[in-house]
Amino acid sequence: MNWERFKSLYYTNPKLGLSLDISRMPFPDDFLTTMQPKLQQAFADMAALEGGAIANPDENRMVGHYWLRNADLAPTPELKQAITSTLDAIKDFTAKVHKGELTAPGGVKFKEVLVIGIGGSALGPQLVNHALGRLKGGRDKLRVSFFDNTDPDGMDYVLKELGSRLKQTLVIVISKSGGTVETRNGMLEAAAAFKAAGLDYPKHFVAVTGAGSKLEQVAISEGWLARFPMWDWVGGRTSELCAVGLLPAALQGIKIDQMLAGAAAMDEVTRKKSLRDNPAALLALMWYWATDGKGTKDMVVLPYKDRLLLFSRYLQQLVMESLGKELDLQGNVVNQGIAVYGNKGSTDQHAYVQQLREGVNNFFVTFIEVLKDRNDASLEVEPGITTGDYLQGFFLGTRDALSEKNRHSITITVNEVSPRSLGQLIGLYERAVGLYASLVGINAYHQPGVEAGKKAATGVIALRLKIADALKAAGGREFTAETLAALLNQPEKTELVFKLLEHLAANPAGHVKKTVQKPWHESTYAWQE
Ligand SMILES: O=P(O)(O)OC[C@H]1O[C@](O)(CO)[C@@H](O)[C@@H]1O
Repeated sequence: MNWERFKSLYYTNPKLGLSLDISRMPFPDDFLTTMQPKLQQAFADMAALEGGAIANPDENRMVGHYWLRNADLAPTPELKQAITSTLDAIKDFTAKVHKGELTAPGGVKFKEVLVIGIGGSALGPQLVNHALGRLKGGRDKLRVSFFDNTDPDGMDYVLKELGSRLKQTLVIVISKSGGTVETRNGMLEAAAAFKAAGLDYPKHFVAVTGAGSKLEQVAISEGWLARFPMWDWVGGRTSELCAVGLLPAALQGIKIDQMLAGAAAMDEVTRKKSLRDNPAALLALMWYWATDGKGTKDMVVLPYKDRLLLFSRYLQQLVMESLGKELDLQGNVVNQGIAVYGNKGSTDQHAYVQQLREGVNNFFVTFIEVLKDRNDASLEVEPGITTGDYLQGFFLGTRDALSEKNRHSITITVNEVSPRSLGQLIGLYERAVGLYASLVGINAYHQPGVEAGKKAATGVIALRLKIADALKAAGGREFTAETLAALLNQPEKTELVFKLLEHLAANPAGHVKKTVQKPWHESTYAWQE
């Protein structure tokens, strides 16, 4: 590649220990200049947001995740106090758990944490747990596992892993709204498991939720061990650096002050109004150029580091829930967004990189390079060559192989994976998403699209109950999906009735017996006790 272009476009910040290479994005010479007016407007929007403007107009909310790592920026003394006192409470709670001053009943020391949450209430904690656990090779103070779905078998798997250590388990139920059904279900399943083991579950349970939420009410009425706040001015997908992410991380033994310091340092840099000094602005402009400001190309995130495996999944929510919007701020239909996927290199080279090099050219890659290989000395797998040399070799080789075929890429280089550098990466992408949203004129801080699926699911559950009632009342009479839908007066929902019957028949709790017939849609279903 072109060294002169690289020299002129390479952003490097030794203080942060982070560099950004956009030289493999072949934008025209005048692109950065022509984007200046839009970019300056994005900076102005961002300054207003950080100053406490209602940056999420649809929900009439401020957007304050940047205050979490510099409480002095909070627009009122009350908000500043809320941030600092919560941080103190997290540290105090954690210290007591670590010292064994706060224990499970019977003085049993907590050794395990089970986090129950979904979306923004799980992805950040999962990323941090995976990236920063056992960082120095030792054991974590507490081991963290997750319920992040309403999949019964998934929960059984985690509970089996915990086994008899349930009595040493602290459960953190995280839900900003406090009404998310998957999380409620996880909480009920966990509580049932504790009860079945003869354990007094409220003495193990902690809530992280918004004031007045259903979850908070349950936690209060059942006398849970502790509660930590979640505020309406922090979005789920930007909540890693409030109690949502900090509490599990601190309990695990991760240095949360360093995560906060990393994010704060990145915030300072990404507030700079001069483009060449602002890696988030450079990133946002590259997304704009690569995708025509319309999401025409996908963002493939490829960290060459096992510890960063979950970063692409974390970014998937941050980017897609923020940018994937039907309407712009003026109410025009724009169907914006950028699709994000990826796992890690060089593993993915043996999976989908074939298509990246030779197939449809509908993506740009963001490589994440980590300079430090490991803590200890490395084995030579060939004379003078380590496994880490190979990891870098595959990264550089793949990058070149893609460039040769006009497949564009950005590279972010960090010195190491650490609480500080992860805080920086989170801060970098939060800012880039916010700036990009301004460039394309959308609200990055709401998620109206997820409601439709939730409402439809409620309808499905209601129909499931009606089906069970009707079959039971029919006392063993057999129905096809069609005849049952007709009986329920909902012939337009026959497909849904079929899907529900199939699930009921597959599970003992469904009390439905299926008799297979030919053709398949003449199969019958009847109630069975
Ligand atoms: O923290 P809560 O309120 O349970 O929400 C979990 C997730 O669900 C969503 O609202 C989407 O349904 C996300 O935005 C959020 O991170």
